Amino acid sequence: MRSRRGTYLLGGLFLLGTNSCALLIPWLMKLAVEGLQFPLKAPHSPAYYALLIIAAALLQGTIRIFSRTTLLHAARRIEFQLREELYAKLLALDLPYFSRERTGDILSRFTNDLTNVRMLMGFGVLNVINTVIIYVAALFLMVRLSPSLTAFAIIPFPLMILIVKRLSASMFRRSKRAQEELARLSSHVEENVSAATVVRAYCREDAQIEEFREVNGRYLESNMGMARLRGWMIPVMASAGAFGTLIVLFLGGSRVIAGTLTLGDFVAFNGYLAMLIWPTIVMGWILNLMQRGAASMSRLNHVLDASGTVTDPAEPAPVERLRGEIEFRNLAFSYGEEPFLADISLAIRPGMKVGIAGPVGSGKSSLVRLIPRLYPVADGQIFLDGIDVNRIPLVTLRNAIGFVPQESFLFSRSIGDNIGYGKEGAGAGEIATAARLASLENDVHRFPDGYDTLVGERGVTLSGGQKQRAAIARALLKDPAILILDDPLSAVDARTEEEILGSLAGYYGDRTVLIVSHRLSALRECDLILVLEAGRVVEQGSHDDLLAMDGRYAATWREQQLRAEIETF
Ligand SMILES: Nc1ncnc2c1ncn2[C@@H]1O[C@H](COP(=O)(O)OP(=O)(O)OP(=O)(O)O)[C@@H](O)[C@H]1O
Repeated sequence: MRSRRGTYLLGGLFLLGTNSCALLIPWLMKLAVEGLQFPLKAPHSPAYYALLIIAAALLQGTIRIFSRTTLLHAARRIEFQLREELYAKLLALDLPYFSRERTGDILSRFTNDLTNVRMLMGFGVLNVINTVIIYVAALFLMVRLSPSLTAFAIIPFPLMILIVKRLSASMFRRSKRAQEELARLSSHVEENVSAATVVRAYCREDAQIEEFREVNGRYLESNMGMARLRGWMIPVMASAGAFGTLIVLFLGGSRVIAGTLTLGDFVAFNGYLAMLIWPTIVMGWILNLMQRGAASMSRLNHVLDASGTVTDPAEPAPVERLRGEIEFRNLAFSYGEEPFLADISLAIRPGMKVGIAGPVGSGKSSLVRLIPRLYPVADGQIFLDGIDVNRIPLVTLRNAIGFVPQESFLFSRSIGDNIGYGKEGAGAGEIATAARLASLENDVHRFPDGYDTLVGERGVTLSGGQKQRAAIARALLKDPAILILDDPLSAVDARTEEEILGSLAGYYGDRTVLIVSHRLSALRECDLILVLEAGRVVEQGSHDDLLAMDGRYAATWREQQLRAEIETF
């Protein structure tokens, strides 16, 4: 905003110019009236003044156009810049931030709050400068014409300012509430679009409509409250303004009749008084605009000032390429107050294949998400190639890891672009190889435009398994030292999962691979399998070791084998 100081200064100068012309008009009218009243004493004819008035009016209009475009364009540019900063900030924030905030709320900052800030920086600033110039200059000229009449004319003004102050404090509270309601409304709509399947599958349409009506009603109520206040404000202010005019007409008229005030001065005085009334009437609206803008700016600052807990190291370790050695030292982690992962100590050599098993909610995803620091890790608990992860620059760390999350996400782009997302500037050949390795190639050939087929709203809808394989291909393309597959094939059957993982085995080479899976058959070939329960490693070893241990792993293995046999039968 500071960089726009020059533009605002220019806008202010234009406003000074246009208002000077506007203020000149009543004075010229005074001279014209005096010319009509005393033609012999007048230096110029009334026609001369009429021409000057027309010229001043034209000049006033022209400069006003420049003042508005200068200031309103500056506000647009500030909005543009803020939007960019906000977007960059969102990309810099970490996952704990997004699990706290509602998506709709974040989106409403990009739309509603940015608009309010633009209004503040455009119309708000324009009107404030305008009001100050008009007030100072018109009052000065009124005092010059008649100090005592000025004192009477401004009697209603303190009352008007008091009303504005009172109403605008209440307006501020309501406008903040309205903005929060709007954010809630956006969240509601957003969730219902994302959860379209769930809503229909559970026949919750009516209940959702009912819930929406409630949120919408609260939004309406807060806006109605504001409209009521605004509705009061203008008539009350206009009446108070009219009262001032009435006083001037009565007292000024009497003085003209008594000959203590010239008709020209009286005309000019009324002209200046009229100029004061409109800025005073709209003062409430401007104050509201400013308060809404300020409330929105504070909501934007809430995002802009948010600092992620996962940040780049202040003193990064000199590391160029990671080999894939991972060590957990007494790793502990919690999402809130309660510790969740605890006492995890393990050394994974580069090139090892590690399987992670355990019941639902045992902490498998939480554990693997800590390696690329998707969630904050305490110092001295995770080491890659002997270096504390917190000392490795985030780009180096994350570039070395191919992470396939449990829920695969595809962008609304072509399938090729979705896979190519794993590596900037990836060629068609590399994309096809990655798709082949992830057993997706045959599916892509069946799509109407092959790799150019659009995914999502305007293109094909991929099956859960296809999405998962596209996400695997994306990670493979990265050629990472560490590959983390967080239950990546839950959407395909056990045999297909085994086949796909089998074909992936050829790609693993000397990469370190961590696979999370509920199906133990998918982990059988791993060098080491960890069994988690309630955030702790309760068993570990190779498949054979764990069977020999005859513990939880062995029991689950027998159960899954039995189920598979029954299903085959
Ligand atoms: N972002 C989060 N914020 C707070 N708690 C979370 C978050 N993510 C997971 N949890 C909690 O942590 C626990 C472990 O979740 P996690 O996803 O690691 O389990 P999991 O073993 O991978 O489960 P699943 O087999 O179902 O994928 C769960 O109780 C879950 O509610």
